[in-house]
Amino acid sequence: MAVALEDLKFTLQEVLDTFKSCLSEHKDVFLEHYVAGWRGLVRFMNCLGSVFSFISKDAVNKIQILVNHLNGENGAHYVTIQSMVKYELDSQLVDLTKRGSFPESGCRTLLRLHRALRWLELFLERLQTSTEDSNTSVMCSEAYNESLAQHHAWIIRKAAGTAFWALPGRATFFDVMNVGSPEQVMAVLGDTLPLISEVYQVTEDLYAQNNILELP
Ligand SMILES: CCCCCCCC/C=C\CCCCCCCC(=O)N[C@@H](COP(=O)(O)O)[C@H](O)/C=C/CCCCCCCCCCCCC
Repeated sequence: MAVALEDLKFTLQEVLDTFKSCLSEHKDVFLEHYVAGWRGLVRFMNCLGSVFSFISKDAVNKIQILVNHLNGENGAHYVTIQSMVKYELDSQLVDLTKRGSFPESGCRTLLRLHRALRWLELFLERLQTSTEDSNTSVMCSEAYNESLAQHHAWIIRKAAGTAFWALPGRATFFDVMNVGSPEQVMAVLGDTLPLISEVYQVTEDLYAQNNILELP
């Protein structure tokens, strides 16, 4: 029986390994590994319950758009985020000021995930400095309000805010990460965070240089 990747058990270690493979020595970001990192994260979210499925669906949808580009006839241009940006901008395949002919451009699709990566970075930072009494819902909302929320309409912010209250407590959260004791979780978080931060920063700089941080 075929098993969908999203249904396999999550381990934080796997996400760490994927983000490790994301950057080339010249700091190019491999789209295949970037997307694999997101697939792993979605698997984590799927373990948290159906209340998150509207978030998961949107992420899966965006991942699929990028996979389609990678596997499409112009896939060679989508090997790295840098080559994707150059190709799509040079070929005028991106809606720059208002939504139009290219609602599924790689650049705009990846930008949405990139903004979510900032949320993840802020959330993991909080998790890393958290104590047994810390509240995952509060950490998640704070990270969201400092990042993604600024790009979301009121109705999405409301729905996300409601879902955050269904997050399990810190102990269960650590169990789902599937790396062992809380000390081991902290150690893996310590290894994962700098990688995620670097991938985020390289992408942010690339988008800033090309003036595409606000794609519609
Ligand atoms: C390492 C383990 C610990 C943390 C694991 C976290 C796992 C998180 C996995 C996935 C995160 C979801 C990524 C969501 C991408 C959202 C992209 C987006 O902004 N989409 C909106 C804009 O798209 P367009 O309309 O312009 O195409 C779209 O409107 C959004 C719809 C859905 C709601 C998005 C809410 C985002 C909340 C992010 C926090 C997730 C909390 C998960 C709890 C662990």
